[in-house]
Amino acid sequence: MIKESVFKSFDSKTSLEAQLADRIAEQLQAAIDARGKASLVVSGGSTPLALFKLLSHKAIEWNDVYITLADERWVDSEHSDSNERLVRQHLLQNRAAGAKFRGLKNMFTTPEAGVDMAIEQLANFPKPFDVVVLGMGNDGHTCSWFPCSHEIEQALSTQALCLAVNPGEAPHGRMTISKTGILASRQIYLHIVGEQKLAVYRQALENDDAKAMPIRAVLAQHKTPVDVYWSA
Ligand SMILES: O=C(O)[C@H](O)[C@@H](O)[C@H](O)[C@H](O)COP(=O)(O)O
Repeated sequence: MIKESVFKSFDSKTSLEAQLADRIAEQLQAAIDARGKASLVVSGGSTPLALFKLLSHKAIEWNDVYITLADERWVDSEHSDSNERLVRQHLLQNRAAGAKFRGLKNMFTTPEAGVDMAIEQLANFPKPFDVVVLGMGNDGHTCSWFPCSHEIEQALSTQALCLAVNPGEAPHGRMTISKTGILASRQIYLHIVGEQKLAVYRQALENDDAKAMPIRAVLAQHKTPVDVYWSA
């Protein structure tokens, strides 16, 4: 049994989003005050969109905030499956329009060919990352660490910041930050909504077999603080 992370439960999605947005904004501004700049890693998918909007209105020094993605699908940034598109439409707006965004997709035709450039693009990011916001799929994946993929061992063991993944059961080749990269952060939030995700989270706490449920690689470690934000 994995020792449970800080678990915060909310009655509604909107109260979760309001509190998480406040907390992230405070941590980013505190990082800027302490070190002159801050870094934020966000996930794609559907869960964080309202959180992105709330964050975009926060009165912090966004010009000093560097933003990237935990993972990206290897599609153009205009594509409906692009996580970069979501970030541009929902987060890099309003006060956050001045943030420095570097995505994981680049001009190479495959994620394998684009890995070195993706890593280079993040070279000037403040590290450890100040804040990382992760999602979780119903198969227990986070980032693009898919239990079904050939690259799962590599995702969980490489010392490189990024790697290419071909999930098989999920659409598109991907670029993802590795476990090493994600754990090199000051604070991780796992943002999950709904009873099904709660059941998956509870199942993930049962043991530390991260290849079966990769979210365990985040939950079963003590190096980096993880706060779980859940609402019905
Ligand atoms: O690009 C992605 O798919 C992700 O970053 C992924 O790890 C996501 O966070 C989960 O699949 C949850 O997705 P939902 O929020 O859509 O449930």
